[in-house]
Formats: sequence, structure tokens, C-alpha cells
Amino acid sequence: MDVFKFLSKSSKRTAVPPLQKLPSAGPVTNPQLFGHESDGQQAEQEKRSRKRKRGQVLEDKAAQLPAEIDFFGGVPQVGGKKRQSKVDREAHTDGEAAPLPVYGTTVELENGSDDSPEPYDEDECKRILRSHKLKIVVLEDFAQKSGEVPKKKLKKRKKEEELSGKEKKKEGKSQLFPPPLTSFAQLTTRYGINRRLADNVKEQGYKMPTEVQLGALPLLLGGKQQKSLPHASVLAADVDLLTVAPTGSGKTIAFLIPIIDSLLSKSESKGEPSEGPRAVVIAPTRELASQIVNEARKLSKGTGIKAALMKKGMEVIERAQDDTPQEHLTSSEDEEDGASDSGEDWKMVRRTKPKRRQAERVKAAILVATPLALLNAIKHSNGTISSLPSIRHLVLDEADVLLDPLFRDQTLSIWNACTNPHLCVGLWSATMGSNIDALTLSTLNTRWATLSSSRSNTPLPPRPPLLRLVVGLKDSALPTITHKLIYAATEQGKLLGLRQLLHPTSLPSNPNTPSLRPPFLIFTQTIPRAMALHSELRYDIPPEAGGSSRIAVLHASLGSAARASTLARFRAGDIWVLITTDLLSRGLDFRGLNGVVNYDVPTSAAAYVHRVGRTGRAGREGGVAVTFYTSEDVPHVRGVANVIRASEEMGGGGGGGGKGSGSGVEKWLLDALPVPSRRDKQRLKRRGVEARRAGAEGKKGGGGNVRISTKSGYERRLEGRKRGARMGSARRKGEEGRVKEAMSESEFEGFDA
Ligand SMILES: Nc1ncnc2c1ncn2[C@@H]1O[C@H](COP(=O)(O)OP(=O)(O)OP(=O)(O)O)[C@@H](O)[C@H]1O
Repeated sequence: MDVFKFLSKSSKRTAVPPLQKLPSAGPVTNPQLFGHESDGQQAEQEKRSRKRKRGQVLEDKAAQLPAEIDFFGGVPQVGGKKRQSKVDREAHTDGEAAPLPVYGTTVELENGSDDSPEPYDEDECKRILRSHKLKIVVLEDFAQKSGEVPKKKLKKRKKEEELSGKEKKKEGKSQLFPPPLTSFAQLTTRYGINRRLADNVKEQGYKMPTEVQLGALPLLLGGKQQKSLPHASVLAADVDLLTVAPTGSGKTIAFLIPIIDSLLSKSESKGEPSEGPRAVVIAPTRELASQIVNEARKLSKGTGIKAALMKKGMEVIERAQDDTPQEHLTSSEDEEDGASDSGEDWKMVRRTKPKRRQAERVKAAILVATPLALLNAIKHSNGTISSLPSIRHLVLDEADVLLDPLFRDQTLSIWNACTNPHLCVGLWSATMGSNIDALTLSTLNTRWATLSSSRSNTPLPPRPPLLRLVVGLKDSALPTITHKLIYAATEQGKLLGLRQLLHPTSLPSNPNTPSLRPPFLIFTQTIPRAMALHSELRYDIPPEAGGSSRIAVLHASLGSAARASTLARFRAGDIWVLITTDLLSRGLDFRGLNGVVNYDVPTSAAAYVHRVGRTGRAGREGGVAVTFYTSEDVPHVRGVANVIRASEEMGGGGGGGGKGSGSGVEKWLLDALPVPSRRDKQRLKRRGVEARRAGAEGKKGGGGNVRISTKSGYERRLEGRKRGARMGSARRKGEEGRVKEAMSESEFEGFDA
């Protein structure tokens, strides 16, 4: 039986669309998003890099499949070297952060041989930073704005400044133009970072620094730069840094390189304990934390610096025999992030039965943890929190979510527990609400005041300045992605639309409908919906193409082992379609992901930016982001539409990253969509679209009609066939009444009422 023919018999079969650029089908030609044309040095680098050897790895299994079940149709069938770069091989062997080798194309890269002249001149620094859309400011003014000066006084001062035209001058003053890092070789030549660390960076095979690396590394390594370079006085000391840079722009190594280098430097380790954590990285999910550990291990290989993931049973503080932490987790396994039944994955739940743990003291210098896991480890049974005086570096990855009310108390408790006066704090994310600057500054000030009062005898060193680095347009999605916002009217419409994306030969010829090839991610609002959609779709891929094993679901109520194994299979290319919730929306790096489907609209513009940012990483073009919306979503979809429009404008207007695919959001649609109130936005962020919450099914007026049928597609098809046979037989017998009866039964019932 030709299952594929059977599956697609109701839809018009068209030829597989012509070859298109896909993130999974090509190497990163340029990981930088901006400034390509204007920067002469970059052009020179690109010219050099073209001479480098390239090799393409083809998907063997996909190449063997008949065209009609080749879900990857269009992958070039040309011969190419099936050799992977050292980086890819290494990344894959450790099971984390690996590219999708089967679909990926890898490049053998040379690195570090760059001999570009140093941009010592301040004007040159300005030109390069501006062409790459980097803006660095000192946030000290904020100290006053964040509460130390009464509001009335501030208003008066602002008015005076406006009248005297001072404000512009002031803004200009606080902006910095440090020498950008235009090549990784400068890590050694300019900053003299540890040799072994420099070699490890080189081994990653990156051709050139991304924008965030170009701007952040000089700020964080600034203390080591030559005094003749611009802003040497500000950067001579440690800095606290708040960074907003696009998804997939390489923020992880931008914060890890300076930490590892500083842990290796003799001056820092003087007087510090040689064992135990000296740097802590906090991430909102276990998946992201483990990915960061993996990156840290690659960069610190052979240096003696160890990185560890905080797990249950690990201890970071000395505990008395009877000091068992009161708070534990609900999951039977060592999970930090549980999930409520409404599918809010960030939500924490606590274990009810206290359980004695086998203590194992953390020896690694870099500790990566989710907030609750670390907080539990430093909390005593009487509720007090131990301080962590050895911590010199604190990184909040996805800082905006870590400082969101859901995590805020935990994050701030950890931050305040870091009592080392030399602590450097880094806050990193692709999105940062306007409140984060103020919250960061007030936390720094309060912490400093507490430290000062507790150390009246020994004066504190000067507090490091807080700098803010913004890359590109704040809170915007990648300009290299094709965005599509599709009105599907009803839940049934969304399922039909999704099936069209999934089935390669049923793709309509309409150029405005995106073609999306696996591997891709599908996001739903809640865990029950992810599970239901998985049941609905699991038999959609025919057995010849791998069948139900190609589609999987991953959410926070699964055990950690199951989560890790599903993620590893997705990264290895065994799973083609992964249905998930916002659990995977932040920070996860899938190098060869072709697209993202927002089956349910994201609950905020920031959530959209992060979800779609799983594709198009490190400058890869060809990523597709499809967002379905129904009549129920109309009041909430404006934020997403705005982000799409802005990213298209950034990418050169109209079709933006779509490159000729038409606009993802028409202007008339944007104008027609209602503007949600602040309250509505907050409500949506907290609860999602009400009608889709667990328990909303069937409620009249309140949002019934939203259940995703748990009856599998396979079962429905079998039933459909039986019905078809009954109708045929009835027709043959000419029994009109029976035909009518059979027809009434055959209506589509998959995605239910
Ligand atoms: N200079 C570079 N050149 C090419 N690729 C790079 C470079 N730096 C990092 N990468 C790769 O880019 C990918 C994305 O990096 P990373 O996960 O750090 O992004 P991110 O900015 O933290 O994204 P997100 O905001 O989604 O968390 C990784 O696969 C990483 O190996």
C-alpha cells in the first residue's frame, strides 16, 4: 500500500517546490546580522573565508527515500564531502548542543589567523560599532531614576534639562565606543587571554565574532586591554553588564570566555578557595542549563576549570547533620521545573514529602543551575539562606524571565547571597522589559548598601559601573527568518493548516503559503494541548519514512531522563517534528532547525521572539516561523504582528527575511488588529488565551470548541476508509437512505468540538 498516496489523496498534489535555502542545508556563511556591506574589514574577512574548504554532508537516509515520502524534498542531491568538522564531531559525541549532523552541512574552518589592524582610533571604533548596530551605555543615571531621587525632583530636573538642551549632551556622554573585537585572534593579541582557552575557542571553528561578541568581549575583558585604547579608564575595572542581543547570536560564549579567563588568572584566584564554585550561571530550565554546561566544558577543556550542572543531592554549602532542606520538588526525579496542569512551564511546584539527600559537595568552579535548584541547595531547614562568598561571577541567562515575578524572589535571593564585594553580574537575554534596567540597578545599590553596613571596618572596593549593551533593535525577532501570520479561523482550521505544512506533496502553489520542511518545532500553549496534538499527528508520517517515531512531544511533566533523551534524538535528527510548550522556547540551540510553528499564539511579543529564535541561529538564513491564529486570538495577536513587521523592516522591508516571499503581516492587517490594553497583555502573559486553558473545553461562551482530539489520525483514517466502503456499497445498492446516513457520519471530526 502506498501510504503516502493514501494520505495525500484528498489534496491536490503539486511538485515539491524548488530548492530553497534552509538552515539545515548550509553552513553559516556569516554569523553577523548587521554591517556586512559597510565594514571593509568584514568584507575582507569574507573574501578570505571564501577560499576556505567547504564540504557538504548530505542526509543519507533522506536521499534513499522515494521523493513522495521525502519530507526533506529539495535537499541538494549533489555529492559533497561527508566530512564533519572537528567541532561538529565533538559537539555530537557529548550529546548536547550538537548540530543536526544528518541534515547539516559542515565547514572546515580556519580561525585565529586574522591579522586585521587594531582599530585604535575612536572614530574607527564608532564606525564599526554603529555599522553593527551596537549601542553601549553606562546606566549610572539610572541610580537616581530608580528611586533615590524623589519623582517630583526628577521631573523638575528633566524639564530644566530639556529647556537648556542638556539632555542630548548627557546621553552622548554616557555612550561608550570601546574597541570592538573584530577577530578572535585579538583575544590573544589584545587581551592576552589564557592560551589554552584561546585554543579551545579556535577549535570551535568560528570564522568571526558575532555582534554581541564583538561588543561584549571588549567590555568584559576590558581590564586587560592596553591603556592607550579608547575608554581604558572605564573598562580598566570589572563591570556589571546587561546585554540585549538577538536569539542565536552567540551570547553563551560571550559570557563564558571572560569568566573562564578570569578564573584562570592568578590575581583573581589569590586568596580564593581552590575548590568549589567561583562562578554561577542561572538559567530558567534544566535543558538550557545543561546546554550551557556543555559549552563551558568545551571552552575550558584542558584548563583545569570544571563546569557542573546543579543536580539534586549536590551541596554547595556546609550543612549540619540535622540540616535537611525543607523544600523539595514534586517530580519523582531530580527536576527543578515542574509544570502546572495548565501547562505553565515556568511554574514551580514543591515536593510534599521531605526526603533526606545524600550530600555531594560541588567541586566545579563553574556551577550552572536553575534558580530553584540552587536556592534549595543554599537554604537551611530553618529557612535561612547561606551566603556564597566565593562567587565572583554571577550570570543570569534569560535575565528577563529570571527577574519576572515567577522567578524573581528566587533569583534575587541567590543574587543577594553572593556577598563577595568583587562580584561581577551579567544579565543576558534577547528581550529585556523596560523595568529590568531599574530593577538591576536598585538590586545592585541595595546589595552594596547591605555589604557596606556589614563591613564597617574594611572599606569596600569601588562599585563597578553598570553598562548596557544592545545589539540591533531591542526586543525584535531575527531579520533572517521568514515570518508568516496565518488566520486559521478555528481550531480545526489550524490542524488542517499544520497538516498542509507537514505533507510535502500537498503543498499549495500559493507563494504566500510558506513551505516548511522538518526538522521543526511546534509550540502549544499548554501541556495537555501538546499531548493531544501529538496523539493527533503521531501517525501522520508514514512507516516508510519512520512513522510515529519521527514525531515526539516534550514538556515539563515528563521525567528528566525522558526529556533529555527526546532532546538528544531531536538533535541527532531521529525526530523530525517536536511538539512542545514554552519549556523549549528559550536559549535552546538547534543549529539545523528549519522552522517553528506557533500552533497556539505565544502569550507575549517576547515569547514570540524567543520561540521563533530557535531557528535561523548564528546568521543562518532560510528559517521559517509560522503562527496560526483563530478568531479567539484576534484580540491578542497585535504584539506578534508588530514584532514581525519590525523584523521585516530591519531585514530590508516587505518580505524581510522572507526574501521575496511577501510580507508576513500586511499593513492593513496590522492597522485592523485591536490594540490590547496593558491589563489584557498582563493577563495573557500570565494565563495564556483563556479558552485554551485546561478545563476550558466545552464551556459555553467561555471558550469551548478548543479541544484537540486525542483520537489519532491513523484511527480516523481507518474509520474514514470503513465509512467510504460502506458508502460505496450503499451507492451500489442504490439505497438512498443509507447513502445519506453514511454521508452524515463521514464529516470531519478530527479536531473537535
Ligand atoms: N562567532 C560565531 N560564529 C558562528 N557561530 C557561532 C559563533 N558564536 C556562537 N556561535 C554558535 O551560534 C549558536 C547560538 O549561540 P548561543 O546559543 O550562544 O546563542 P544565544 O545568543 O545565547 O541565543 P538565545 O538568545 O536563543 O539563547 C551556537 O550554535 C553557537 O555555537
